[in-house]
Amino acid sequence: MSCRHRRKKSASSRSSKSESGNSSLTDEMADSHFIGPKYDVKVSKVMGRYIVARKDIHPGEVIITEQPLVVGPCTDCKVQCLGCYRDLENEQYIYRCPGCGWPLCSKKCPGRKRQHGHTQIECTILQECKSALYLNYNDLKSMRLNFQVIVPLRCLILKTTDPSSYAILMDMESHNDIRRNIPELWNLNQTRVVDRIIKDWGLTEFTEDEIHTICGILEVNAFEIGQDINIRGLYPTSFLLSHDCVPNTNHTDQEGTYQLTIRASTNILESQPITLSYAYTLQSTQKRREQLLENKFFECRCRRCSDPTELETYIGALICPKCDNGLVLCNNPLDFKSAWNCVNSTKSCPGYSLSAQSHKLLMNRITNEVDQIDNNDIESLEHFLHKYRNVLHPNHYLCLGVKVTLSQVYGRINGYLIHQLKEKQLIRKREICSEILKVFDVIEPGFTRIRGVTLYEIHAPLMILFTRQMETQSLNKADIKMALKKILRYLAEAKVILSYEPEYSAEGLMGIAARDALLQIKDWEKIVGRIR
Ligand SMILES: C[S@@+](CC[C@H](N)C(=O)[O-])C[C@H]1O[C@@H](n2cnc3c(N)ncnc32)[C@H](O)[C@@H]1O
Repeated sequence: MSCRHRRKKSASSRSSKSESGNSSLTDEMADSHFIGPKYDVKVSKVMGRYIVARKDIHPGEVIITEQPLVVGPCTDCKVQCLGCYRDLENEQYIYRCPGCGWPLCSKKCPGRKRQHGHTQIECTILQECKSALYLNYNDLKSMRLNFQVIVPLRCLILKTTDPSSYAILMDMESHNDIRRNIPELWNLNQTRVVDRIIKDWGLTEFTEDEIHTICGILEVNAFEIGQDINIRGLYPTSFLLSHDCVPNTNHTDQEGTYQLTIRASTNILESQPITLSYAYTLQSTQKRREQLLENKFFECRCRRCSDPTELETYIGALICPKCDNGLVLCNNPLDFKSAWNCVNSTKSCPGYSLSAQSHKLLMNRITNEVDQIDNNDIESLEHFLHKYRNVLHPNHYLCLGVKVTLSQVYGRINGYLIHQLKEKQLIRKREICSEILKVFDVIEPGFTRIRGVTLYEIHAPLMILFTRQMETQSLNKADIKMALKKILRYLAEAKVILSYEPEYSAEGLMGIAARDALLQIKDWEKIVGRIR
């Protein structure tokens, strides 16, 4: 339901305080304080079912861990292995399952004949209905479309193989009443999924309505999961988490088993809703609300969406072209048609207004421009920020995306490796990390991936600047201690946050590096302590 953050592809995280309170950074925080479910299920007229904390829950605490009901390729997936989901589009030769003829990575695929992979029953059904006749290996686009049918088919298979799981799944919200009235969406499901199953493959034991309902259930409830693979999964309890544009949980899934773990990222008080963001949090209110309406079929009215300043982060704000320091904000963010106006409090602005339509066109134009920039092209990314410094607020989501990328590529790419960076570039990396952390503290507070990564990223320039200073200047003991303490603080929090990430993931590896760097700096601290 939510996605990993960064401009285009990539990872992310963020820093502490705000809602996460003053809790000390110890692993014990993740301990469970009570047995049994940590939530109660409630129902509201607006949201339907949602869950609330049964008792106070602390940052890092596990709220739900569960196995999926069903897993498989995303709707917009590439041609992939039906067992382990490895991308096969760049393979010279694609191995085909000897049973059904669908693509597999190899004879020894770890997901072959496994639950949540290519099961024997799926293979038999795909074989008996001669589905491989529709796989045109010379036409990638039409080939990809076939994969859209796999997860709905796996849901339908549960009806006979695991009726209790099927019942849980069918109890999920499908929003059929709304989706039926969106012809583009309904017709697409009809031709790509329903007709393929019933007409092409001849699986007439399923009704059209049943298949449409499953398509809706997947659209509304599926989690995007997997590291470096494009898959989705339905989970028996986690689907109950309601949406908030400032979520209070984070989730990870385990490689191979696809077990999902939902953890608190901030303190969640008893009876407070337990939430996640179904939309990309590093976007403006207009973008998130459009995305939620289009994909999840509701209009978000959360605290962040209702506030034109987006909780004083100014993620959607423009700079007024008519006055010196005015900001242009949406008059009513809960109205898609609302105009944007300069809100200069000094009244020195002659007045500036932008219609919703013009605002959208402007954003689309700048988005197209930023999308052309390569993630490793530091000069062009910096040029973009400079070019739009008088148009977009420094926290504007388009700038924020560029800054998140810069925070991760300064120090990492050829010509810009951390030890190659000049003092000015190290300071730049530090500043960017510090700026984005302030925004994450508000919109993705607490123990979140984007904060963990950025806290790790900021430690590197601080450390190099400090060691260079040590080499060239005579620092006194108090200065050294203060510098080390600051770096330790960032690393300690990064270590805790990133320890929740799967070990094999980029973020998990970063967590291990943070732990090692922390030990090294603690040693230094001890040595400095002994200096008189
Ligand atoms: C994944 S389901 C959550 C479970 C669902 N409420 C149920 O009863 O099955 C997502 C749906 O819940 C509702 N929902 C979740 N968060 C909401 C929110 N903040 N405001 C309004 N509706 C929300 C919307 O109908 C959305 O499409």
